[in-house]
Amino acid sequence: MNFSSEQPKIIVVGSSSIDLVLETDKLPLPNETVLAVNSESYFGGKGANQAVGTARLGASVYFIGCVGMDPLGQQIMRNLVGENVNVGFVHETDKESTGTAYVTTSEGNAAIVVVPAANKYLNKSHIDEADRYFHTSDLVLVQLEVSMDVVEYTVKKAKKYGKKVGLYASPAMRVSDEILEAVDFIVAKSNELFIIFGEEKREEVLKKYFNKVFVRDDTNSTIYFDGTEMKYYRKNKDKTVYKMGMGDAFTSGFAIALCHGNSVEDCVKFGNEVSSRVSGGKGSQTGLPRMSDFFS
Ligand SMILES: OC[C@H]1O[C@H](O)[C@H](O)[C@@H]1O
Repeated sequence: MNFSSEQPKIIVVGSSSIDLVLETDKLPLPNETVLAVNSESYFGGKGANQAVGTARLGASVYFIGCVGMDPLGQQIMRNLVGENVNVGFVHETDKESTGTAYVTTSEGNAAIVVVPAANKYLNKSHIDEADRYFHTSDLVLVQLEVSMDVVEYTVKKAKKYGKKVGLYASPAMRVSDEILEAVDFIVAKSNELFIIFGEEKREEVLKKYFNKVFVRDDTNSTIYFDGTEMKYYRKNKDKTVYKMGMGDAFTSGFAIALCHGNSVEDCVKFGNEVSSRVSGGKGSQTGLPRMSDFFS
């Protein structure tokens, strides 16, 4: 694996939120009431997680997102600034409060309900405001917690300027064939392929999008087709506290390795490494590693 001294320039377009994490002895079944044994809040949102993930790995990062005009929005801004993420394109709306996510976690498994709130107000003109940074960026990351219109607009702008684009297709929803074709890599969960691609058979999806679709499961395994054969890589999680934010961490690691010109195989291995670390910390951002954690 090669990581040069050059600093990758990354734009992340997406959500930010405060995650309220409820620890329970078991995940509640439908119509069941359970007691929480602990409750804590953390910084989250797939966009913000990837902004922090790539910044900790040495990238110069612009995050484009939207928060509410409220104390939670201010906390998110301060956190991003503290993580060396540029917040010049994080907008505030008075129409909704800051996004939140309600997470129930038990034995490492997490069930998440996201309230997009202010994240819904991210719009195309916000993306246009950052136009000149699209020119100079190396790579753009998107996920699916802001409107599909904004995601599509972002992808098209990035491709117009010849930039690499990574899509973490979560929360799963149908993505147009045009966008699936346009992006350079797609991270998806194994049980959600039909929703995203309209095709259930994993082999079919992987073969159609070889070296491009990376399917993950919660054992921190990644599978893809390299044009000749199926490739499977697994990195045992260093220590599992919460299985939260692993897809974001994988995407961050993959993106950084790609910016440094590594092979697809090495990008996957590094993504798995980064993902294995995040599950060792509470919440989606605490355990995100720095480059010095790998090479000191
Ligand atoms: O991917 C993990 C994230 O999903 C939800 O968006 C939560 O905010 C959490 O931080």
